[in-house]
Amino acid sequence: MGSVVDATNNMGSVVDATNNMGSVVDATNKEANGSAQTNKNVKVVFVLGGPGSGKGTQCANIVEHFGYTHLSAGDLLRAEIKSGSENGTMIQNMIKEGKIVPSEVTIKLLQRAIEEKENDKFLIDGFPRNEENRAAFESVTGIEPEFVLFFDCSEEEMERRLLNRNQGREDDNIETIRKRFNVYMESSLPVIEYYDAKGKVRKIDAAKPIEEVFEAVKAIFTPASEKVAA
Ligand SMILES: Nc1ncnc2c1ncn2[C@@H]1O[C@H](COP(=O)(O)OP(=O)(O)O)[C@@H](O)[C@H]1O
Ligand SMILES: Nc1ccn([C@@H]2O[C@H](COP(=O)(O)OP(=O)(O)O)[C@@H](O)[C@H]2O)c(=O)n1
Ligand SMILES: [Mg+2]
Repeated sequence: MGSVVDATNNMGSVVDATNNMGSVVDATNKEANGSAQTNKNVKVVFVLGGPGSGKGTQCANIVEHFGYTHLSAGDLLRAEIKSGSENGTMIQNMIKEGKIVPSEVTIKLLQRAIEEKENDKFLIDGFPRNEENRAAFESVTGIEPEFVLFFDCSEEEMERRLLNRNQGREDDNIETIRKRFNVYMESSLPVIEYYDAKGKVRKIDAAKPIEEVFEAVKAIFTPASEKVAA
């Protein structure tokens, strides 16, 4: 049905291999909710896709080739558990259940990470994962993504990858994986549809081998002016 989120691996019309980094977002002058706004002009790309679709793997490649800083919402939450923070137990329980942690917690971690880094280009991986994440991030930080990189992969393949990930994660077991797939379908896909309606989604066939996926990713990040004419 040609929808961006039909979970088939077809490279539908949302794939736009031209590069469109747009202008740098100016988040300095907004005062939404009276919350602390980030005082940096930053360029953000959201990296979305189901659990096991390869977001973290490809972000590492993008960092190496294109000079972005990688911020994984899941990694920041896991670090927060390890640090012994007062929210640690709550976060741990939510991750075990495959649930989305309340936005204020995750956004604080993302904001702090953005402020701490020298860089002005960020890949935000695994966020926003639901409508609450999306709307709260926008109103708290005033940041709009340049575009959304969407890794499209079948559940069957994602499940196989997660069960072989071997990073000792408490959520890489079949019970939690099933819950995460449900949350992904119900809460995360609508966010991707939201950005697709704004023409911001760059969809990648993520079921291919890592190197082939990165070739498609490169085409999106390479400025059009640097592409060799065919
Ligand atoms: N294109 C790919 N083909 C096969 N395995 C992959 C591919 N991309 C990633 N993997 C593997 O799948 C697992 C999940 O990848 P990861 O990058 O952690 O995904 P995500 O961050 O989207 O959950 C890892 O073990 C990774 O090495
Ligand atoms: N925006 C986010 C991102 C992750 N998380 C939690 O962290 C878990 C792991 O996220 P992750 O991005 O590391 O997972 P993968 O997609 O990389 O497998 C999710 O299942 C959620 O429980 C969250 O609550 N909110
Ligand atoms: Mg990941």
